[in-house]
Amino acid sequence: MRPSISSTSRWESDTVTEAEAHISVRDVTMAYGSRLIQRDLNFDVNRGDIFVIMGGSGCGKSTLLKHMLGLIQPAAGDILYAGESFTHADQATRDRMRRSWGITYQSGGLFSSMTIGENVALPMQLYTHYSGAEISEVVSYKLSLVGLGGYESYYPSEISGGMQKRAALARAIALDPDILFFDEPSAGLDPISSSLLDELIVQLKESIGATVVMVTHELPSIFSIATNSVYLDAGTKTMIAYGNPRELRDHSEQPVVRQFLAREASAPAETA
Ligand SMILES: Nc1ncnc2c1ncn2[C@@H]1O[C@H](COP(=O)(O)OP(=O)(O)OP(=O)(O)O)[C@@H](O)[C@H]1O
Repeated sequence: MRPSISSTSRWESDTVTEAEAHISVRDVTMAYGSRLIQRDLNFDVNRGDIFVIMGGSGCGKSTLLKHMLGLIQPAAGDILYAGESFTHADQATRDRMRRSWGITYQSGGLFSSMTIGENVALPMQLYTHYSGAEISEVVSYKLSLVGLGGYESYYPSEISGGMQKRAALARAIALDPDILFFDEPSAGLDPISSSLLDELIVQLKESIGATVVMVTHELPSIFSIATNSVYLDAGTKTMIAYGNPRELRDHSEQPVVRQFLAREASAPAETA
């Protein structure tokens, strides 16, 4: 059964076992050649989650994201979307599944030689049959959703780092994705821009009804927006915690997880 995710209940992760799995990671082992990175990963990302992949430096967070995106095949195991295997699907099926994803990379990934409007238009030009006028209309709308209405003709170098991230987000939501993936979305941003981006991620998630998966180190982000998480341990090379980050910080049986989540006094008070 799918729980309702309201603003008052989204911190309560004890309902997740009953929720609908949007992404299922099953017995996944990740390796670069003979070098094992993580093994026996088993967890679900539920529909509507803001799901964070956590862990110390070098534990394999970005590697896991690349596996979920199909950029790397698992050494073993399966990754399923809405119950359908992605890992073992043929190319046409993988391409179809990918079309319902929006992806933003750490650097933003905007094409510097193209305007903001052209960047946002690109997925529609590649994957839809929209007319030029329809594309312009959607570009304006998506840019307005991220607070960049009127910036169509600017080049990435002409706007701030925070605005570039928001423009990348507008491009990621151009095709109304079911799932939004982020690799370190607030890397390089000051705390205020970073918290504005967090708010935007929550707003967009709610307005387009997407599931969000992100790799982040930022505790303020983790505590303010994440509904669920997995912790990858570099030492044992497997996941050692799964659940709501606030609950893990206070109640995880793993001291290393509690320490990771309590590592900075600057984490915000629990006001959400
Ligand atoms: N293409 C690659 N070939 C071989 N080893 C790699 C490759 N990419 C990453 N690694 C190694 O795999 C391990 C996991 O890397 P990954 O970038 O996934 O970790 P991470 O948890 O995202 O790290 P960080 O928090 O520092 O960004 C690291 O030891 C890294 O050096």
